[in-house]
Amino acid sequence: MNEPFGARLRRAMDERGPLCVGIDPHAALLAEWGLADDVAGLERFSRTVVEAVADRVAVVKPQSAFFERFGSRGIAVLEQTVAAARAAGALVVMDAKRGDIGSTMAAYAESFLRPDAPLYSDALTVSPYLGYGSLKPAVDLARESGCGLFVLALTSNPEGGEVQHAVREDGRTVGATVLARLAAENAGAEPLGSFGAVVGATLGDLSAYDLGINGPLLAPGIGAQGAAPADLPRVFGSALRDVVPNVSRGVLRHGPDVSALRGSADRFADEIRSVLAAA
Ligand SMILES: O=C(O)c1cc(=O)[nH]c(=O)n1[C@@H]1O[C@H](COP(=O)(O)O)[C@@H](O)[C@H]1O
Repeated sequence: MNEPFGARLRRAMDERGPLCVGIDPHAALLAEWGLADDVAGLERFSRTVVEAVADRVAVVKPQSAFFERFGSRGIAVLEQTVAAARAAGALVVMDAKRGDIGSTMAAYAESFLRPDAPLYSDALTVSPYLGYGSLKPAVDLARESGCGLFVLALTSNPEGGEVQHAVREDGRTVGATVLARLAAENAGAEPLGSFGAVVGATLGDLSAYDLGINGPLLAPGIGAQGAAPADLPRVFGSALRDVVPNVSRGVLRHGPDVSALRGSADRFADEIRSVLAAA
């Protein structure tokens, strides 16, 4: 069995810093890079991002939607992207945000978390909003394969609150319940559990939530959605050390030049390092 994802992630964060660069080939970015909105453009874009950052950041996060747009040939590019990024030493979080009834969830888990699957990744983003228990097949397979999950808890988008801040009969919010489930999943894991939460960097003060889940906190929202590395201490408080800040468009807009992309990722990484050192 692989070493558990949480242990591999903690080491990568220690060695490379915690930054995650998203690989999000938006049609608008392909156009800005002078690429056609087709499979060749997608392939060129993804290869360039991997070349620029996968040897220096802890994590890359391909966003499956932008590959699925091109059908089976887009998925083939996604497979190549995952393999190339892992070969360059980055951990790959597949951002596919899967969530379904348990029996179907088992098939989603096999698609991304079974070591012989073509899209095998180090971790997968999943949605608990069919009920946290529906994720059990993914939790079980992740444990067995040494993979991780990132479970949507408090998302970065303004609409998320209507579900995630809703108060249950027991007085707890739905988002707090997801966090508590993850803390239970990670109990006793060292140096870090493999079951992470997605918590937006855009959300401001989250002191009402217990973010101490002994697992990683994937924090999208920096750059294009308006948050900055300097916001992280206020949002994450004492859980700051477990935060994996994600930047997608904020880095990608600097392409297609490899050294400009790399420079942008390095600047975000440096800024995050200083924020962590000062906290
Ligand atoms: O799971 C995610 O990664 C995610 C969760 C969330 O709450 N908000 C969020 O923006 N994301 C993803 O993070 C990336 C953010 O991209 P940028 O806004 O371009 O940095 C996109 O791929 C989103 O799909």
